[in-house]
Amino acid sequence: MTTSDDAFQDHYPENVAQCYGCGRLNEHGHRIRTCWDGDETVTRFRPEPYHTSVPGFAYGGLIASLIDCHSTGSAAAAMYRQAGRDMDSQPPFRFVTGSLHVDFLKPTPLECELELRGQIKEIKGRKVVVTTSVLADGVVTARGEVVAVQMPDSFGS
Ligand SMILES: CCCCCCCCCC(=O)SCCNC(=O)CCNC(=O)[C@H](O)C(C)(C)COP(=O)(O)OP(=O)(O)OC[C@H]1O[C@@H](n2cnc3c(N)ncnc32)[C@H](O)[C@@H]1OP(=O)(O)O
Repeated sequence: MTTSDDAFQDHYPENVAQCYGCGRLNEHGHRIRTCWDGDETVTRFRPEPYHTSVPGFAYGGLIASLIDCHSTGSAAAAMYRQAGRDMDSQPPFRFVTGSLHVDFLKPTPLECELELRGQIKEIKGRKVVVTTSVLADGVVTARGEVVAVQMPDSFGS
């Protein structure tokens, strides 16, 4: 059963909840939490001092990984929403990253809670395209686009 306080990632089954970006069971990872806000998806994340690039600013790889996992989680949620299904229902929709594009528009400050806002650009077959903006104090510092593809049963084999 899904409640309004749940994050999408709360519904990932244990066997796919170890992802460095979004797995709630990875104690070393970002453990992001993403929710709907109307037709947009939102993640809030506060970088740690060790996420530094240039002193005072966040490492670009961190920004990219936040966009990545925010977007794949958004893709899954969008598929459930389109199907009118609860995120705990079967069969599961699980997405991996096919492509990840990031534009770094401004330096992203480190000592600031970041807000990621995603929009579902396209749903086609097993593919969902998500655009995600990263905001620091309301200013967009990076934009990304992710092609998320439903994980095939043959994944990794
Ligand atoms: C999973 C549960 C959640 C927890 C994990 C969250 C993951 C967080 C993010 C990650 O880090 S995932 C890890 C990094 N990603 C990977 O390791 C994926 C490796 N690649 C693959 O396994 C396959 O290439 C992939 C599943 C992405 C696609 O292979 P398929 O054989 O399923 O794709 P297919 O050829 O059937 O194409 C389906 C659609 O996706 C599109 N597509 C596939 N690969 C693409 C690509 N690389 N770029 C853009 N589009 C792509 C393809 O064009 C097509 O669109 P159209 O229907 O419009 O024609």
